[in-house]
Amino acid sequence: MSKSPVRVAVTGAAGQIGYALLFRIASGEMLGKDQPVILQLLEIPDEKAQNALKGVIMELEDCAFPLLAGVEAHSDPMQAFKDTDYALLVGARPRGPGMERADLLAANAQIFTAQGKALNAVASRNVKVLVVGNPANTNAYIAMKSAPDLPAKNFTAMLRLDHNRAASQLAAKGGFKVGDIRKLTVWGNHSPTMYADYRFATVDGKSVKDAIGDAAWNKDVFLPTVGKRGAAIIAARGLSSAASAANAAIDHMRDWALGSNGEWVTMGVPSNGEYGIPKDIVFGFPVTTVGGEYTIVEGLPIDAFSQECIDKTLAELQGEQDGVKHLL
Ligand SMILES: NC(=O)c1ccc[n+]([C@@H]2O[C@H](COP(=O)([O-])OP(=O)(O)OC[C@H]3O[C@@H](n4cnc5c(N)ncnc54)[C@H](O)[C@@H]3O)[C@@H](O)[C@H]2O)c1
Ligand SMILES: O=C(O)C[C@H](O)C(=O)O
Repeated sequence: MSKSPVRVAVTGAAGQIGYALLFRIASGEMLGKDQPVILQLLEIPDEKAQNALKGVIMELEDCAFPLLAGVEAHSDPMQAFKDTDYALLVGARPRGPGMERADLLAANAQIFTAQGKALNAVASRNVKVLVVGNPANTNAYIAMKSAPDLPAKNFTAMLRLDHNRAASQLAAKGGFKVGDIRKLTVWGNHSPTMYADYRFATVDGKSVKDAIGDAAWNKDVFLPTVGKRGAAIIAARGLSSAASAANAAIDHMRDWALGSNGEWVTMGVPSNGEYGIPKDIVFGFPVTTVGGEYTIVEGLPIDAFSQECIDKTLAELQGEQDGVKHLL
C-alpha cells in the first residue's frame, strides 16, 4: 500500500539554498523514494520574493515528480507550518552593511521567535525542525524557547555541513574514501569556533588519527580549514555555500527520519547536560539515530586540547544566547 503524504515546510524557499533543496526533497532524496510529500513554502511578504517563489513552484511542477503530492506558497508562518511534519528553517536575515553581530542576532531573534510561536500553535506535535539560517544554533534555541508546547528535542541546528567538510578534508589528507570514514563528529557552534574531532574516527576499523599521525596538521591546517570553509566559499563564489548546505540539510533530515544504521552523525541538538554543556544550549554532538529519534553518543573521553576547543565554542554560544535573552 502506498504511504500517505507528509508535510514538509521550507522557509526562505526562493533563496539559493531553497533552489538547491526543494527539488531533492520532491524527488524523494530526503524522506525516501516511497514517501510522497506536500511542500509548504514560506517566503517574506514581498512582491519580488513571492514572484520568485511562484517561479520555483512552476519549475517544481515542470519536473512532474511522482512523489510531489502538493505545493503551497505562503507568506505567513501560521499557514506555512499548519500540520507540518518537517520544518526546514532556511530563511534568515543576512548581515547587511554596517550591521553589528548584535543587530544580526536581534533581527533573527524576531524571525525565529515568530516562527517558533507559529510552529507551537499549528505544526504537528511530532514536527522535526532543522534550522539552517544563521546563526543556526542560536536561531534553533530561540525557536525552541518560543515553542513551549513542543518537545525541545524536536528543534535541531545544522552542523552536518561542517561534518561533511571535515570528512572530505580527512579523506584527502589520509587517502581514504570519504564514505568509509566512521565515528567523526563536530562539537559546538556552526561557526569558525566549531571543533571537528577525528580522535575516534576509523576507516575499515583502523584509527584515522593514527593513520594521519600529525597533531600539528590537526591544529594548524585541518581545524582552520573546516572552520573557515564557509568564508572561503563566500570569497570564491561571492555568495555563501548553497548546494553543499542543501545537501547537508538533506543528509541531516534523512538520517533523523530514516535512521543512521548505527553510524555517528553530527546534529546540533539541545543539551541535557551531556559533556558538561548546560541544558538547552543547542550544541553539535555526535548522535546515532533510529526510529525517528536521535541519541547523543555519551562517555567519550575528552582530552585537554578537546576540552579547550569545546569550552571556546561553548563560550561563543553562551554569548549569543545571552545576547538574545531579553528578547525571549
Ligand atoms: N548552517 C549552515 O551550515 C549554513 C550553510 C550555508 C548557509 N547558511 C545560512 O542559510 C541562510 C540562507 O542562505 P541562502 O544562501 O539560501 O540565502 P538567500 O539570501 O539566497 O535566501 C534566503 C531567503 O530567505 C528569505 N527570508 C528571509 N527572511 C525570511 C522569513 N522571515 N521567512 C521566510 N523567508 C525569509 C529571503 O527572502 C530569501 O529568499 C543564511 O542565513 C545562511 O547564512 C547556513
Ligand atoms: O553563510 C555563511 O556565513 C557561511 C555558511 O554558514 C557556511 O558555513 O557555508
